[in-house]
Amino acid sequence: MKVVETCGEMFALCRTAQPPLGLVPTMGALHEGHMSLVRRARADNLTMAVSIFVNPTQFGPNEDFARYPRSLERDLELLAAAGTDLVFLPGPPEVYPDGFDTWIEPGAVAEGMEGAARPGHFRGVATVVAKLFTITRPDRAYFGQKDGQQVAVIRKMNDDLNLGAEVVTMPTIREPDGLALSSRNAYLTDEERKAAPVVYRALRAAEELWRAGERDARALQSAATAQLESEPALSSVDYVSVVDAGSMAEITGTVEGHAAMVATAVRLGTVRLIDNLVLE
Ligand SMILES: Nc1ncnc2c1ncn2[C@@H]1O[C@H](COP(=O)(O)OP(=O)(O)OP(=O)(O)O)[C@@H](O)[C@H]1O
Ligand SMILES: CC(C)(CO)[C@@H](O)C(=O)[O-]
Ligand code: BAL
Repeated sequence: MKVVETCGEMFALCRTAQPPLGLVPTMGALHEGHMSLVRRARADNLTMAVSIFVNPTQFGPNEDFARYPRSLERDLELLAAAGTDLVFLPGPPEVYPDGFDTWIEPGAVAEGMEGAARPGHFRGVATVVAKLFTITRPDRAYFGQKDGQQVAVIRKMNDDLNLGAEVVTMPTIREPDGLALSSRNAYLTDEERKAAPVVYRALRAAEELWRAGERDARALQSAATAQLESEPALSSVDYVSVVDAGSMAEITGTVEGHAAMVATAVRLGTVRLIDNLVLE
């Protein structure tokens, strides 16, 4: 396994690597969610690259960039054991040198939900992913459904800008009680961890109603919201939305004719958790 810190060396290595090349972009603090992407990328491709970069431009000024979990040594052990060929580990000045001033601005797909709650977030995500695609030229790139709107933003950018990667979406890996694995779960206190599965229960409530034949988006949204409101430990609910799973456009009438996604973001103390389920 080769660990590479510069864009130039990574570009050169990827250009001469055996295709197909699979890329797994991450921010590190690896868990089983990430590793499911890594294993799939290993199985699908002759060369497999993982990037670890906590991207400052996708964090707002009052967000958790400084305290974002970092566990580099363990991450590298896990990646070596999984048969990773290349790890791209740039520092912020390598990705954003002095004078960097070109940005990818996603459109409507990035407007609601996470885009509304975290202004500028998807501009930062799209810009860094475009850079990673340009440096590594992947045949396939792997992302988790847990960040459902992120995958939609990246798919649209990949299509609109002819970046040429196959974007592969992998299912959300969960704890036995339903909590989606996330690096940010490490912030939860014991009390908050006990309350956290309410997020999945809420999404399941909407899904069960949908399975029972309900097609009114508002009714599905209300079912999820009622579950969330029944948990006193939740500090606030940022949103519960029912959207088209491709365009991320809010559905206000019937979900009939859409692959719909029900998505939520909540705050538990200082921790912000997101999750979603696709109704299909
Ligand atoms: N539970 C999960 N199941 C499947 N994929 C996941 C899961 N958690 C994260 N991923 C995917 O791993 C990739 C890297 O994500 P990232 O490094 O931000 O991890 P994270 O655990 O989502 O962290 P965060 O706390 O920022 O949400 C993304 O494509 C993300 O969707
Ligand atoms: C895709 C990504 C690596 C871009 O920084 C990040 O948003 C993530 O880890 O989901
Ligand atoms: N997993 C998405 C990255 C972020 O929350 O910034």
